[in-house]
Amino acid sequence: MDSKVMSSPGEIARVYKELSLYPSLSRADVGPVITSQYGGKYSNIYTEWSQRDLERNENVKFCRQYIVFHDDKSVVYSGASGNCTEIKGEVLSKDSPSGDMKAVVRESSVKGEDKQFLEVWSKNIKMKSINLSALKKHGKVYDDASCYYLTLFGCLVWSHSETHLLYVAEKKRPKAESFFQASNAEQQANPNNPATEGQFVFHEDWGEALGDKSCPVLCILDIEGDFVSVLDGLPDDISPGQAFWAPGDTGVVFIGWWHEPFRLGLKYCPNRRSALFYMDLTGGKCEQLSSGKTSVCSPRLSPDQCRIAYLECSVYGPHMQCSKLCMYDWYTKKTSVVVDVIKRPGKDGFTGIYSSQLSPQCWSADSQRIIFACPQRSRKDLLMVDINTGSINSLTAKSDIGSWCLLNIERDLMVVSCSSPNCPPSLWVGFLPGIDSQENVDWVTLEDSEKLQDVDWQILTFTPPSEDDNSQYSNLEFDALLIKPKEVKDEVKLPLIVTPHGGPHSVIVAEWLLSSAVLCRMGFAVLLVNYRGSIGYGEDSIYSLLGNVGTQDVKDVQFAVESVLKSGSIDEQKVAVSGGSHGGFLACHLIGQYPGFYKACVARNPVINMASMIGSTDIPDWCMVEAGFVFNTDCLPDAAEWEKMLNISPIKYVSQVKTPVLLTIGEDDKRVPNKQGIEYYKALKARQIPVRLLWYPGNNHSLSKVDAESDGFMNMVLWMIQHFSD
Ligand SMILES: CSCC[C@H](NC=O)C(=O)N[C@@H](Cc1ccccc1)C(=O)O
Repeated sequence: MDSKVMSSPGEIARVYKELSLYPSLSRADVGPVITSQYGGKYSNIYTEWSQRDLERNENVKFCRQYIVFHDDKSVVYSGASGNCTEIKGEVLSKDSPSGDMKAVVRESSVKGEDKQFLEVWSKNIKMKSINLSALKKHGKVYDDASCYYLTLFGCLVWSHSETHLLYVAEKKRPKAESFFQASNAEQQANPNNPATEGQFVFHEDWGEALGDKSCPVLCILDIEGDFVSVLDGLPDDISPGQAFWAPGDTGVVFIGWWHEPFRLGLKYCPNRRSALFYMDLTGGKCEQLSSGKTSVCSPRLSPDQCRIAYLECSVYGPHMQCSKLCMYDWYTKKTSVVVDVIKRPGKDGFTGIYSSQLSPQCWSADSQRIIFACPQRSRKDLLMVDINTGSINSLTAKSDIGSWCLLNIERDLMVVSCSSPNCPPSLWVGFLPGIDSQENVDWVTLEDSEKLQDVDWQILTFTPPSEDDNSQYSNLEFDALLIKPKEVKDEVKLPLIVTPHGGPHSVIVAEWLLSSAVLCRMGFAVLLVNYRGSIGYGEDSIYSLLGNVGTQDVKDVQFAVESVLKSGSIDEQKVAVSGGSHGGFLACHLIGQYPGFYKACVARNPVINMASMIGSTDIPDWCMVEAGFVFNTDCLPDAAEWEKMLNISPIKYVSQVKTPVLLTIGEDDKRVPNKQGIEYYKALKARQIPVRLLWYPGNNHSLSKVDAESDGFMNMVLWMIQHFSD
């Protein structure tokens, strides 16, 4: 019997609106310990959340504070203190270590012009408001530190002495002005003034979503002296970011990315050549602390200020790889590897480190352990590493929650956000057990969320058939997440939406996913496939896909779909496929390689032709590496390499396509330039295959602006419903 899916646009929009109300957590800070007048100890916890506001067409950011009474080992009492407050105009903010002051970088319009201010608050007084724009020491302050897992360069850090603030901004550049403008003529009359470069100089940027970031500089505000200085003395060929104060405030430690011979896209590419540096502010010397042959990120100073933990992976190769957890000893200057790359998971089940950022604080109070959240197959767990033995313990493996994120840890009090496909994000706290303790964490809820009783999920594991085994990387398994409406009568068959993730080296973990939850409420089953090549399964799985994109990943997805169809609960005549980027590449491959199997296809910014894309994407190395070649900045692909890139691309199969295709394209996509979608649109049109293209101005690769995302979703489901009844 056919199942009835919701098909009225008004009803679908109502469900989307209802479920989009659930906010997600982007930040949590634990304040100092305060002793109350009755002797009880407590800490305030500051949290930031974000929520889609469909009426205002923006993602709104708000904060809420909580109070946690504790005895340093367990939570005694906790609760919210006050209601939520929307945050407007704040680019960055940070409390001082003592909790006595707060620094804010704020954007505000003065006489119709956008200006940036650096504010220092103490108690209820704004002590300083420095107009950074008027100082003209640097360009805009980098805003990418407002959410730790999105941080690439940005930071706002108090010195240990609370007298200085460190941040990253764009380097000051000569005003883009005509040679013939009056102000220039005056300036040039004075030979001491820098001449204009004209208006049309090209400035390289760091690629997708980082178009306004080119030359970052480290800046320091001397709070007492009201003085901003831009650090010089750094090597010319590196761009600094992720900075913090060295022990004793003797200087600053930062990550430097090499930007010669040219910048490659950085977002989702934690494999760019970079190193840990120390700029000594007493002697003015800049020292390189890591080899410079690898890629490093997320340096975190231990509470005893003796060690810096950081993540490291190889340069070039697949963008997302299994990382090493490394440690630099500040006093012996020795580097050690705490956790190495895992090629194949062993008996303990640990699959390796696949986090591209550590949380702002990640150390236990005794400076002996490091805690981080990490995909482990199709779940995200909290893991604890003993730095002396390298042994790893999962703090959450036994839980039935799909995904745990460590927002922060301070004095062993962990603040985490958890969610599952049927459970929106909730906020929890818990104390890390002592180093020799066998106890489990006693988690306490600060902000609960209601489980969707009508949505069910499970993780399915697949072994590829022997003919599809990879001879070089044999016996690899993969998973898929199946999300379904809960109570379905035995005779009812559900329509299915198959969604392979992008990357390809990424993973879909069992967390809250708005679109899957809405689809499920509408009556669809959703299959999210973590094909071989996904992260979270050991490094061998990642490498098994290089040179095999378009075949191994396509076959894995199809194998998972056909296995699910065998269960008998799915309507074989109502299977659709959707995906973005590399997921769009797979969606278009599937409709080309299995003609007529999928009744509808929706692809967001899909990779269509790797050969035509290599010259225009911000990450040309992706095309070479995924096609199985080595990337070099100074060499062009040869004819054979170009041929392979073409042969493994979806455009190669376009003449076999029978499925109607909806393309959703971001005008400003630097990763998969919009011409890729247009190339496919024209090829389908020429073959009279139903195709529709939605064009989103002002949107980049992710199509994540509130109106683009919601419009894309509505059009996707309506396209599928329309073609299920063809
Ligand atoms: C030349 S585009 C390559 C595909 C793209 N990879 C990197 O950006 C992609 O699939 N993007 C994903 C996002 C993603 C990428 C890497 C790791 C995790 C997610 C997408 O847009 O969905």
